[in-house]
Amino acid sequence: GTTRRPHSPASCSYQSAFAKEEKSYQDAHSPLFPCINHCRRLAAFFSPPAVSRKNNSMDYASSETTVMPLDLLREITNDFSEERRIGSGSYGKVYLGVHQHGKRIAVKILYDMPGIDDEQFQNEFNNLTRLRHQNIVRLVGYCHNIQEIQVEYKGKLVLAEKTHRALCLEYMSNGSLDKYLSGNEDVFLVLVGILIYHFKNLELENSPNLVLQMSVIDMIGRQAME
Ligand SMILES: Nc1ncnc2c1ncn2[C@@H]1O[C@H](COP(=O)(O)OP(=O)(O)OP(=O)(O)O)[C@@H](O)[C@H]1O
Repeated sequence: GTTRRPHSPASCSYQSAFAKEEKSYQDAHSPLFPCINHCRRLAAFFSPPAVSRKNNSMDYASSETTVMPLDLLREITNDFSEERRIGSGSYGKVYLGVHQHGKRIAVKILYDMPGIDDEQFQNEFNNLTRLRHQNIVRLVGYCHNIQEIQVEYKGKLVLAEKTHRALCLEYMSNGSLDKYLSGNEDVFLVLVGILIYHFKNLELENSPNLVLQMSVIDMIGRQAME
């Protein structure tokens, strides 16, 4: 949301908000986590481990996660135009971003939601950057931008802060896994088999498998209930 902050200097800092390295089991259960889970559920799971990322209909992404300024995201998504919107979820809208050199990414602009603060965003960011697997959509960048705007408050104009948060992910040209699963029990059973296979091969850098296990269990559970 917009927080009122009368006449104080801008406090925008891309790096400092993400300096902490603390990670915990609880990170995996914050309110933002479902929107991240979706990305892990994308169609990449259909490919066997031996298939290279380049052959898997996804644009190859850099292994580095970079800061992406809001202006750049506006530029590559045609100012977040409707034509570029590729989906939306409970936590934000997703846009196709096309860099000048042609590389495509998915830009997820998170909604302003009460209760989701910078710390939670940072936790999600930390979780995503720790994930390294050929069949998991990779975070390639993020944006955390605080803009100063003028708003009317009790009849006076005051300066306020508006926070923009975005996660930039590899663009998955096959879209969401959900569309392949809905109403198709055979595909679901095959998928469970593939997940079990992958489950044994998952590796997270410098962390236990807990985060990914939760997303896999979440997915299997949801489909089983439908
Ligand atoms: N990395 C991506 N590449 C391509 N399309 C994507 C990507 N991430 C999301 N999308 C598209 O955007 C849609 C919304 O994704 P998002 O992760 O925001 O929500 P969701 O997980 O589907 O729903 P919810 O957040 O409510 O659980 C997806 O259904 C998919 O079509």
